[in-house]
Amino acid sequence: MKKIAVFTSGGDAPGMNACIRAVVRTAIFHGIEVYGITYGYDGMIAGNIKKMQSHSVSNIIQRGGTILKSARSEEFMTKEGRKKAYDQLKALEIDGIVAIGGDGTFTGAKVFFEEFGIPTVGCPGTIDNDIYGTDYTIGFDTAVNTALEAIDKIRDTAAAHDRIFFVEVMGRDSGYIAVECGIGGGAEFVMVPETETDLKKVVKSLKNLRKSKSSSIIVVAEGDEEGNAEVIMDQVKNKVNDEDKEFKVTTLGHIQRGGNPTARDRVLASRCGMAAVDGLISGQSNCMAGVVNGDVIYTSFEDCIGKTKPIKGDHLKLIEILSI
Ligand SMILES: Nc1ncnc2c1ncn2[C@@H]1O[C@H](COP(=O)(O)OP(=O)(O)OP(=O)(O)O)[C@@H](O)[C@H]1O
Ligand SMILES: O=P(O)(O)OC[C@H]1O[C@](O)(CO)[C@@H](O)[C@@H]1O
Repeated sequence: MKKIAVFTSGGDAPGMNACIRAVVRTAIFHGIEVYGITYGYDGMIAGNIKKMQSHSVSNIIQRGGTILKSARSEEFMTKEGRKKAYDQLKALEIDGIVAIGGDGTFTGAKVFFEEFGIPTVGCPGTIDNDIYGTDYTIGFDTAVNTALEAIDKIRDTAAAHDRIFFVEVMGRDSGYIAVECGIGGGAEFVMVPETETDLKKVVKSLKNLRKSKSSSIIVVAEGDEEGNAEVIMDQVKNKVNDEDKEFKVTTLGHIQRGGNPTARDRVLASRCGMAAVDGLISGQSNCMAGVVNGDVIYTSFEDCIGKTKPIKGDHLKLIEILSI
């Protein structure tokens, strides 16, 4: 292995910079030239590829976002687009790739490897935590803590005014953020795409609210099958049909993707970044470096994308039992 390239793709996530830093410095440590591709797969196609030095990644470990920028690329979904990307990498004699991103990024990396054969190892960079082969993804811990801080603040108003708040958190296809900040924030209900949302139960509970508690926090993952928080709130409000109850929606949005990464995310990102380069050197490919039960492991892209990592049943039970 002589020259590797690294890029970030899909939604940015806090900790991606720490991961880029680890990739660059591990490569240099092993005497491998390292190139940074800006704007993900779009940048690969356009040839936005520059050599990086150790100082290129100075003073970034604490920063959110990604110094390599990110993008969602339509062109890479086409065979012609991927051929252009391959030609750019071939011209620079790149013989290894580190792809930092989520399941979409790995789907693209798998197709690209199968077509052109450049060894590729991924690092799980997404706040969604929806990737099999790692207990946590880079950015998830920071996103949960950001959402939790917001919920704590919303709770003050909910309690002061006896209101019912629907708080929408990110998670296009996944409820991990919702479940963790729901547990940590003491939510009454959490609605996630992985399980069927029982609106009748929510309505029944809210009708009886005054008897037990005066306010309520309901966390909704944006991808819930019943709709987003606004849609769900409207349905519930109509069915509760009580003029004395005040319903509010807060959508947290992209604040969850930004900010300085937590210590957990920086450590995870550094471990995965180093493991990706070590993996390429030792012949790993078409797989992701993740951390399971405290150990670095490599999982094929096929499994990372194809297998589901279910939300733990006891987490859902916790919300139900602890909110009575
Ligand atoms: N089937 C595919 N073939 C080729 N490229 C793909 C494929 N699926 C996804 N990609 C590429 O990967 C990019 C990133 O995927 P996506 O937008 O789903 O984000 P992600 O990596 O899942 O991150 P996040 O979970 O943060 O959204 C896509 O914009 C596209 O360029
Ligand atoms: O910034 P964008 O492209 O709107 O992406 C939003 C999506 O990205 C994710 O945050 C993952 O990064 C999803 O949970 C969310 O639906």
